[in-house]
Amino acid sequence: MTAQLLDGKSIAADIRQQIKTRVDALLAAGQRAPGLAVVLVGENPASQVYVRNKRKACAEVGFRSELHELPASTTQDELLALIDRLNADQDIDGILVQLPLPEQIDETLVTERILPTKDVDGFHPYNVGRLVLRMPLLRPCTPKGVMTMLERTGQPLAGLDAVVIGQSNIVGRPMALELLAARCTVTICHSRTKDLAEKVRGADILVAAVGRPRFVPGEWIKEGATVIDVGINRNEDGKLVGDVDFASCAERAAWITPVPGGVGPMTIASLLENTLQAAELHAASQAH
Ligand SMILES: Nc1nc(=O)c2c([nH]1)NC[C@@H]1CN(c3ccc(C(=O)N[C@@H](CCC(=O)O)C(=O)O)cc3)C=[N+]21
Repeated sequence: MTAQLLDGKSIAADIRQQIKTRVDALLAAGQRAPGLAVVLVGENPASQVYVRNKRKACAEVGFRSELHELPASTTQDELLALIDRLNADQDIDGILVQLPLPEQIDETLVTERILPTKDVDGFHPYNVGRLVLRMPLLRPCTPKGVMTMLERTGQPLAGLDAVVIGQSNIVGRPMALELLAARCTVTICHSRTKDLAEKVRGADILVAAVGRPRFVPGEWIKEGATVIDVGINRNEDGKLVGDVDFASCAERAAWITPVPGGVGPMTIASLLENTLQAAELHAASQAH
């Protein structure tokens, strides 16, 4: 079998088009455009690229976005004070603090300071708890983008065996919760998992979020599986490679995501969806 490509780049473009239509309708009704504040602390080159892509996507759909660039020496109190201002700002619907943060700043404290209704990353314990309880509010962007891609395969997810490799707070865990909410039977694997190959061989859906280039070989893939590659690794010659060995996995899978052009663009599309959702929440709460 040769897999069909789950083309994140083109699905994300579809989503941006839909969002733009809704923003145009808001503006036509005399409402303001959704507003996103992006906070970047320090000068991590990868973060600068991601932030640029996020702001470009905002501009394309008609959102306002403002960038707060702070020096690497920023103190925790200074960052918390900025978040307090953005929380109180009526023109800001979403706040995204780009991770990782410099070591003098406690990421948990920062995440918890953002109002849950402005937490467009979906990282606040309130939003994580809502997802655990199957009543999500703002959903973490990468897993949400993966669910959107899985919907596009047209296969019913209920009852499928899903394996997630990786248990991070921002990808693996919320991914497993999304799949569970879609009624998959979910196995979460990590660095201490025994017989990883055996577990992956049982997967109808595999989500690889390990952070190791080409970690999953084609021999592990069940014939007809859906393979979702969350990995973004840069190899020796500077090229992006995923966590799965694309060529050999594509021989067995029915569906597979490429890197680049797969989960990455979907993460940004989900951020736009969340920002629009947050704007709707704020408009509704100001209406009474
Ligand atoms: N608060 C916070 N929220 C995040 O969502 C967040 C973060 N911090 N820190 C870093 C990670 C990483 N991340 C990516 C998003 C899109 C691509 C993406 O679009 N990648 C392109 C390739 C881009 C390239 O060429 O480097 C692709 O896969 O096709 C990648 C990575 C969001 N993150």
